[in-house]
Amino acid sequence: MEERNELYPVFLKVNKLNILVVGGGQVGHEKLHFLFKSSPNAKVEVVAKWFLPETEELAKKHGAKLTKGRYRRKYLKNRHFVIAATNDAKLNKRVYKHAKKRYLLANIADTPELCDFYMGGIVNKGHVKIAISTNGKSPTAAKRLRQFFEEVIPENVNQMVENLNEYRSNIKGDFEAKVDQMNSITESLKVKNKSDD
Ligand SMILES: C[C@@]1(CC(=O)O)C2=NC(=C\c3[nH]c(c(CCC(=O)O)c3CC(=O)O)Cc3[nH]c(c(CC(=O)O)c3CCC(=O)O)/C=C3\N/C(=C\2)[C@@H](CCC(=O)O)[C@]3(C)CC(=O)O)/[C@H]1CCC(=O)O
Ligand SMILES: NC(=O)c1ccc[n+]([C@@H]2O[C@H](COP(=O)([O-])OP(=O)(O)OC[C@H]3O[C@@H](n4cnc5c(N)ncnc54)[C@H](O)[C@@H]3O)[C@@H](O)[C@H]2O)c1
Repeated sequence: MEERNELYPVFLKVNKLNILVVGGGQVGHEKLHFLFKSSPNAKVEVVAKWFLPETEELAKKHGAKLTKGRYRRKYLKNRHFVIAATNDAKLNKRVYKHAKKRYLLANIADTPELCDFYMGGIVNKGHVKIAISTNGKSPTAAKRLRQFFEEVIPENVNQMVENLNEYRSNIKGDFEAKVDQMNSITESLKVKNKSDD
């Protein structure tokens, strides 16, 4: 049978979670850049022996704490998840092992076998957000799909969401009546006449 993507996407409130990033070089910067692009108020501390100037700038802009020094296990304390992106493969593995011992979710950048979750390609239009994963098969394809959807999804999709949100708060009736009404006024958005599952 054809292999399928069994990952379960969730949308994390990273402004309420404590994230540790280990490593502040090229790869660390990329991960941080996409994290803040999607979630400007994410709560992040980065620990690294040195940082790229652009990482220092990004951290300043988003209020991330930069800690200069070697990684120590104690940095994992009070974190919800950790992203490691150092140029020391052994260290990255150690971070993963330490995280596992604490039941902490870990993403060792660019290393699928050491990831509890993958970072995805992200399309953002106001309240609407679409996350893309290729099951770790092709990050480049995830990037290209992100660019494609950024182009084709209309900017006014957010207006539709805002309007429906307001409409919903004004309709009367029990839960079922509301669901029926919401489905009925959005009927024309369905592309094909398939079941609603
Ligand atoms: C989507 C995105 C999100 C983000 O980074 O936030 C992301 N990678 C991005 C770009 C990108 N990364 C790499 C290239 C160079 C081209 C190439 O080598 O293919 C490019 C493209 C470029 O930069 O043009 C290098 C790379 N990445 C991974 C490997 C290992 C491997 O593939 O086995 C290698 C090779 C390392 C080596 O050779 O040593 C692995 C992972 N990268 C993932 C996410 C996870 C899977 C996501 C999925 O399920 O699709 C996963 C599994 C784990 C993780 O890191 O979370 C972001 C696009 C953001 C955007 O533009 O929107
Ligand atoms: N740069 C790329 O595009 C690229 C692409 C594919 C794979 N990789 C691989 O990804 C890894 C990371 O690459 P990079 O380009 O970000 O490396 P880099 O040299 O730019 O950055 C490494 C970072 O790790 C930190 N670091 C190293 N040892 C540390 C320690 N003991 N404690 C805390 N911080 C420590 C450094 O201070 C630095 O911030 C490398 O293994 C590289 O081979 C990089």
